[in-house]
Amino acid sequence: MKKSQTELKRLAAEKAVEFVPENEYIGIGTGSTVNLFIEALGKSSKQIKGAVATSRESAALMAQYGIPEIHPNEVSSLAVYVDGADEINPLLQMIKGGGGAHLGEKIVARLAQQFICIADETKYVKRLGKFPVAMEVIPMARSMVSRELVKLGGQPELRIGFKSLNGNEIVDVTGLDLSQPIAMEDKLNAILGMVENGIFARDPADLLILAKQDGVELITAHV
Ligand SMILES: O=C(CO)[C@H](O)[C@H](O)COP(=O)(O)O
Repeated sequence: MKKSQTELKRLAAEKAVEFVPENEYIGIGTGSTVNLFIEALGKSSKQIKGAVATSRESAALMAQYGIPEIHPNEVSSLAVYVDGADEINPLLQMIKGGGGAHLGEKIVARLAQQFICIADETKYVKRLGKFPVAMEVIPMARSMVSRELVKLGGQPELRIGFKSLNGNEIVDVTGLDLSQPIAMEDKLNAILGMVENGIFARDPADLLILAKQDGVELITAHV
């Protein structure tokens, strides 16, 4: 029988627990796939020293499962960072930020020695760009940044009623040409008033745990 997307997410999340080393600090991302990872880690016998959470939702779920939370400023390095993605390509470059937490996710991912992305097969794409790219912007610069995004070929849309953890606004952008993801990531971040965009191309994942109808595949970056 065909597995649902949630069942596939759960398979990827459960597999990721095997890659968590004992007695280390780790980083934990945000989203429905990550929620299943927190549940699987909490129910497993694996003992970790603690985890940095990238959102209040992840922190609350970690607390529910007795996973100790630590602040990113308390550690200089994390053994692994486990997170989902909205899209991921064969180079393991990603679009993230569906949950509006991509700034914290980039920071915590940078602290980690290994970035493990967990995803169901619908997220694996040849070319990034269908999913809107989330931009965290300084509120007073939102219109100015949006005009710059239009000049780059994008169609910006404000995420109404949403504030990031840092009190900023999120603008979701479709229509950008992501054929050169690193160049676009840099170009977007050079816009005055932009805090961080949701393209993860400079620092791609190291390992993708991809749950497919015919099983779980482990993918490392290949050109
Ligand atoms: O980048 C993210 C949050 O900012 C998530 O990893 C991404 O949106 C995927 O979410 P889900 O696991 O719910 O499909």
